Amino acid sequence: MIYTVTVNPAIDYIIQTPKLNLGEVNRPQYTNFIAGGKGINVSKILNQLDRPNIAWGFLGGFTGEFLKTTLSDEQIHSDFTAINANTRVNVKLKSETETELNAAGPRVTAEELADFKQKFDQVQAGDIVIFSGSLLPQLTNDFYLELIDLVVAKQAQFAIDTTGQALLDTLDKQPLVIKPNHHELADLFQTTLHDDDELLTSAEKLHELGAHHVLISMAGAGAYLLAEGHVYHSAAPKGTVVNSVGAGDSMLAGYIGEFTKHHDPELAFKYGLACGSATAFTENIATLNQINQLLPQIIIDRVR
Ligand SMILES: Nc1ncnc2c1ncn2[C@@H]1O[C@H](COP(=O)(O)OP(=O)(O)O)[C@@H](O)[C@H]1O
Ligand SMILES: O=P(O)(O)OC[C@H]1O[C@](O)(COP(=O)(O)O)[C@@H](O)[C@@H]1O
Repeated sequence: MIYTVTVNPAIDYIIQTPKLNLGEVNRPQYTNFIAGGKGINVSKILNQLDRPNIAWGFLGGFTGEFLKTTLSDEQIHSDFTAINANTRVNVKLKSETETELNAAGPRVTAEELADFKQKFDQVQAGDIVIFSGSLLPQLTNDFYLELIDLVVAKQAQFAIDTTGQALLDTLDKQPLVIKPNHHELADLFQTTLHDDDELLTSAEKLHELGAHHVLISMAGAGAYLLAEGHVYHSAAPKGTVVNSVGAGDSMLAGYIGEFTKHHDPELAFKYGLACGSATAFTENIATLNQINQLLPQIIIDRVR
């Protein structure tokens, strides 16, 4: 089984307006509420790829109710821990530029935390747990480490999509896959990456620190993959970007969903790119049809 963990899910409130006038009344032409949060987006793509999965995390209040109903309508199999406080709302403002306001998230009680940790009793050898996104404000990076220890103790594997020290701290526990984007990669080593050689040197460091497969996404510039002693590169497929929220989550889901089927990193990489770009080219998260349409465009180059 694949479990996705979204500790801090969100309603993504999408607002589109051709021009944003700060300090004035604006009347956006288009708004929409979407069930968001990184692990939830991963679950949506896994569903499209017909990979059985269960979404875990915390949901509460009227916003949590919206997410629960939406996920059930979208046939996402979930088992969230109920909390008293409201799940957050993240604002995604699409104007001349894209601005995201990701809220801190709710407080959870000690009892709710204990309930959540209990879910990990279900994890079995061979399962994969994908941890995605920010933690709740009251939690430290140790929270992910504690959960990872529960997974590893069961001889299951994990992947993690988070940033900064929270990500670095997990590497010696040997994640199956990590997927920083090129900006996050530079931030991890507090440096500026001037060219692809420097980018690959930093990606290699993440592998040396313990990550088995390192995916580096570069938005419209495509991606690199370091896996099983090889380095692969691909340009991103061509298309019109409609909404890039969830592109990274889709890429990770595509990669893991496929890799766990046949253990071929090159083919999984192809799916990762197709899923990421198909999501960037659509309003919400991509469908199987949209993903399949992009696959023939993707040419993987084995760099080393
Ligand atoms: N502008 C774009 N054009 C084509 N594909 C894109 C674009 N933006 C994102 N993607 C696809 O989604 C993947 C992940 O996007 P990226 O923005 O790097 O991740 P994140 O959302 O984690 O920052 C890319 O590798 C690419 O396949
Ligand atoms: O947990 P974080 O880092 O605040 O991110 C949450 C946000 O990430 C998203 O999952 C989108 O992620 P990506 O665009 O990086 O793929 C949104 O749905 C959500 O609002």
